[in-house]
Amino acid sequence: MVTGVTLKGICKSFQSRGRVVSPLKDFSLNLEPGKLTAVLGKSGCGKTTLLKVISGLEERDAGEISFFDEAGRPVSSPKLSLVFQDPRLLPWKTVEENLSLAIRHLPEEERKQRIREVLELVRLPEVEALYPSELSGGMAQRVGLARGIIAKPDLLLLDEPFSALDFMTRSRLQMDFSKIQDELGMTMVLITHDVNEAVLLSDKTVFLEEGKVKQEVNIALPKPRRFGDQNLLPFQQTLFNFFLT
Ligand SMILES: Nc1ncnc2c1ncn2[C@@H]1O[C@H](COP(=O)(O)OP(=O)(O)OP(=O)(O)O)[C@@H](O)[C@H]1O
Repeated sequence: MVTGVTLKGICKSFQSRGRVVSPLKDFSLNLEPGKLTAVLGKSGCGKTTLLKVISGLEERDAGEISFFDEAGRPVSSPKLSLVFQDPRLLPWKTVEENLSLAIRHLPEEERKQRIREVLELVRLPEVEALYPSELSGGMAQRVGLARGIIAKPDLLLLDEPFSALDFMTRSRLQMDFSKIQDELGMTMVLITHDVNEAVLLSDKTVFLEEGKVKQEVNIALPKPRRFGDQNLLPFQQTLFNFFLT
């Protein structure tokens, strides 16, 4: 099921060393079903807190989160999946075993089939038997991505999934991700510091500032997109201007 999300009036504060930090202050945002929303903002503005609140890893202090399907009907408990900056694979398990954990409710044959499909999708065939220590950084991150999507979540939350990679590996993975987005057909939130990545991948990019969405930009370009495409430039310029002001 493709699930949209409405966030309304979300507040979240932390007590830290005698002072109160409030990364989300009356925060509202609509995540449309099947679309990728990129979230940009200065370091410490509350991007990761937002993902944690959506996923329930952090409890919100106030506000409402509701999920709905493509017809606008309420969805009670959507399947969520998180992908982090580092792939967080279990080092004592093979790639196949790491992926298997996310779909352990499925029968063995179906599990194997799904693992093959998802590794094909992230362009990493024939690595099932390898341990994480035998993978390059880019390969490990692809496996992390595969683990995020293998259970076919309704909502995929991506916290800077490409940022720890070197420029070449990151660009290749971003381009590959752009190509598989349609096949995934999920609602996604992508936290990033990278304006070019936001323009390449998102349907909408939002800027977080002072606990709220300060700007929303619809990236109205067909997908998949390619780095170097001239049509990306005006959007990149707009986003850079927000960053610099
Ligand atoms: N568990 C916590 N306890 C206390 N303060 C916290 C906690 N989690 C986050 N914060 C504070 O909340 C603010 C927002 O943090 P958050 O990690 O959401 O920012 P971010 O925008 O994701 O930052 P970055 O871009 O650097 O990753 C920061 O000031 C941070 O110190």
